[in-house]
Amino acid sequence: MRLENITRVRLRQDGSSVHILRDVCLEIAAGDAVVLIGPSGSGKTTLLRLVNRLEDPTAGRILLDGMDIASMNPVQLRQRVALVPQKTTMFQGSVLDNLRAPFLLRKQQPPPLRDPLWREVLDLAQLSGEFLDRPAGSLSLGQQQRVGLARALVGRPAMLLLDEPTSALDRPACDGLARSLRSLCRTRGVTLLLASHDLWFVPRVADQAVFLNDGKIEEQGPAGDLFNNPRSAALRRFLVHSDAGGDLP
Ligand SMILES: Nc1ncnc2c1ncn2[C@@H]1O[C@H](COP(=O)(O)OP(=O)(O)OP(=O)(O)O)[C@@H](O)[C@H]1O
Repeated sequence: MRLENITRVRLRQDGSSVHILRDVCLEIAAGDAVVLIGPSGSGKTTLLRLVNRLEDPTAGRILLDGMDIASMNPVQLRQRVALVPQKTTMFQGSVLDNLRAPFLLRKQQPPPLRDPLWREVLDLAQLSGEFLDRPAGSLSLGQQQRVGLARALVGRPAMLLLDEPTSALDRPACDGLARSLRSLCRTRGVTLLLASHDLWFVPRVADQAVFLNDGKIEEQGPAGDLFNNPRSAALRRFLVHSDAGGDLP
């Protein structure tokens, strides 16, 4: 995927405009895991939403396998490039109903329960089979986040967008998620683009890190390099205030 000179301007209520993203250029190789880090409001979620066409850039273009996503059917795009938002909305019904929903939305028959797809997505999302019959609305936030991940995986997307995937998870669950995501990239060639504040999690899952500051890419490179040798004062400040402490590997 290639982002070419992406700018996103939004109108404020008073009619003035604000630049959310400015001239962002980014290349993500297939099967790579890239994480967006940066202060609150720096544009990470907006960038994920643009890649999924939940909104469109004001200028610039996003290419997927050489094709401008602006010319693609959004529903088909979202099947290939699935977004798991920070706050996952559960549909009414059981966890299984939620996992079947993407098929029903596409007017397809969900595979039978014996199909290996179900075990595969439950394992990747660190959920046991016992969850399938539970009412989705009764789950904890962390469990809902994992169901949201499993639901995104049932369409076997080529690219996964994750917004703050560890925000409701404890450390062992983060560790399990990091292992699942690495396996998705390495064994299945899925491309990952994540936004995360969790500086313990980021180096465990990402090959490359991109530091966004005020809508601009300020630094990018191997995640370990950015954390251990930040070049800009802004990244140094961000790392100190993010309280990564001695947690970095
Ligand atoms: N619907 C909207 N209308 C106007 N401005 C918005 C809207 N949504 C977000 N913004 C603004 O866009 C900027 C970028 O927001 P975004 O959510 O992309 O940042 P972020 O880096 O993901 O932040 P966080 O880490 O807090 O989630 C912020 O200044 C935010 O206030």
